[in-house]
Amino acid sequence: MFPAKDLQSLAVAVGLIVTLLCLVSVYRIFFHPLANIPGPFMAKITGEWRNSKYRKGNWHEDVLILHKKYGRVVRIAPNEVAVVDEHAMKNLYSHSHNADKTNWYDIWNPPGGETSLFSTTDRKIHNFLRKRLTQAYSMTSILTYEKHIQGCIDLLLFKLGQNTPGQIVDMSSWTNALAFDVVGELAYGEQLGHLKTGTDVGGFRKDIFEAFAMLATIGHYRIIPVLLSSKTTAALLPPPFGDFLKWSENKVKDRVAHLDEDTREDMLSRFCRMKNPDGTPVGFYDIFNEAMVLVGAGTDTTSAAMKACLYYLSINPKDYRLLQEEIDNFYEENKLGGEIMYLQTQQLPMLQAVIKESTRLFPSINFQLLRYAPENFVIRGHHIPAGTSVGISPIAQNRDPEIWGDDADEFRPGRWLQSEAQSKHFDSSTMTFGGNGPRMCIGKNVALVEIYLFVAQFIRHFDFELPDPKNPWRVTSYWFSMQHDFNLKVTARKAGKFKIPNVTI
Ligand code: HEM
Repeated sequence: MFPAKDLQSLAVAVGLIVTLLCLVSVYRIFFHPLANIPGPFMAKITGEWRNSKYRKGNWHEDVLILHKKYGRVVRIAPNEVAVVDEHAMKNLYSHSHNADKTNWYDIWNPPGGETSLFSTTDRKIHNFLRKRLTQAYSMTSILTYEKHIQGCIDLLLFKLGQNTPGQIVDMSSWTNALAFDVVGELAYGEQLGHLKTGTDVGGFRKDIFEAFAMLATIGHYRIIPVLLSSKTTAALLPPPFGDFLKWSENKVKDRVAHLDEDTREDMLSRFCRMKNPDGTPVGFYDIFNEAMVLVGAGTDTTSAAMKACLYYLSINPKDYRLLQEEIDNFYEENKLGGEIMYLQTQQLPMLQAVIKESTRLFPSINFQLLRYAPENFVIRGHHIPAGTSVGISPIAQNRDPEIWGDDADEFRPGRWLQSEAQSKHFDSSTMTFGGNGPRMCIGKNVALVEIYLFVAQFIRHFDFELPDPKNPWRVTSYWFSMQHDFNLKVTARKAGKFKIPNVTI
């Protein structure tokens, strides 16, 4: 039993806390600078409303419902606003305006107080890191690695070609395997065996997916990035990527150790040539962190885009037929002996339209891309005080009827083929790769080469359909939107002119 005096003190403490919470709530609901912005009632009081939605993994749908219900400017946490607006997009994400990333990105810092291109919120550090990576990620460089990407696609086509006609294949697993083996080629100098074995080697894909889901949903709890920023406290927490970090570290160490005798050109070989601000060669962990960015940012995103293309084609047979005809004609008119190459895919308007339209409707990243509101930031008559967290979700912006028309929710690749001016405007309005500013996706070229080659060659060599159109896939969004259990009935097209690459494994 507690003495009465202690009970009395406890009651007073609880009373004070409750009063304080009530006062804070009243302030947030009625007197906060964002008080007039519409949004769910609980979101005005606590960030838990948003956090619990994120944890459910359905944000790709929730954010669309939210904007339909509350409009283009919605308060989704006491100090956070979700927006759909072209002017806001330019003000937050373009070269001319470029607002700073918020401290939500701290959760993505490598453990131990370091930072990275993706996670840094410091403009100067970001400028420096981005500049020194520009060459490695330029299209000219990526095209020198195209043969490594092609090698992975050859293996995938070969594997699928061995199936019996009409076999049901889980394309979530195969596109994911492709994306991992491509990253293996670019970051570690070899494929990682996911295609060869048809398995998730070492369980790394699962570990990485789970780590991303966890980090993306805890980023708003400030204590976690603070704990991770110290080497001592970070060591007390379970390693977020399982055995993958150690495995990756050893792989990169091995490659770096043999660099003198290694003439292979890929992304890692370029990372090894990076310099510090004083011109000295970078240390091991700078190289290692860049390899990790490739794995983290460049796998699930790219495979989600490939799946989106196949999905929208399978439910739009007319567009599918038109695209297949376009690809067949190109192979035949140009008498291609081998596979179509990236620069050749750029001559195929329907292919471009299908890829742009699919990734518009299903962008791979759909959480809010958070920035601090700049000075004098007014959206649709709402003044958002400088420093407020503001974000656009790519899927919401990509379906804005003001930009895309009343059929914004529909798959209509033809919208990209109306005129060059219209298509240019669409290109600058899409949020799939994070806008067109300094924080836009640096890996876009890697992703495009992989997606264009894969989609063109898969359609050339296979016919496919959804075995169960009512249940095409299961989507979860934890920063990345991922389609699971994406089954397709796949049949190799008749041998002869559709000759699948022969691969020795
Ligand atoms: C279809 C594939 C991809 C999509 C849809 C995509 C999307 C995005 C988006 C929306 C952002 C902005 C994030 C933000 O503002 O918070 C971003 C940034 C980034 N992406 Fe991608 N990405 C893809 C593939 C890749 C690949 C293949 C790589 C690496 C090889 C990559 C590396 C990065 C990096 C490093 C950043 C941060 C850039 C910076 O802050 O300067 N991404 N990506």
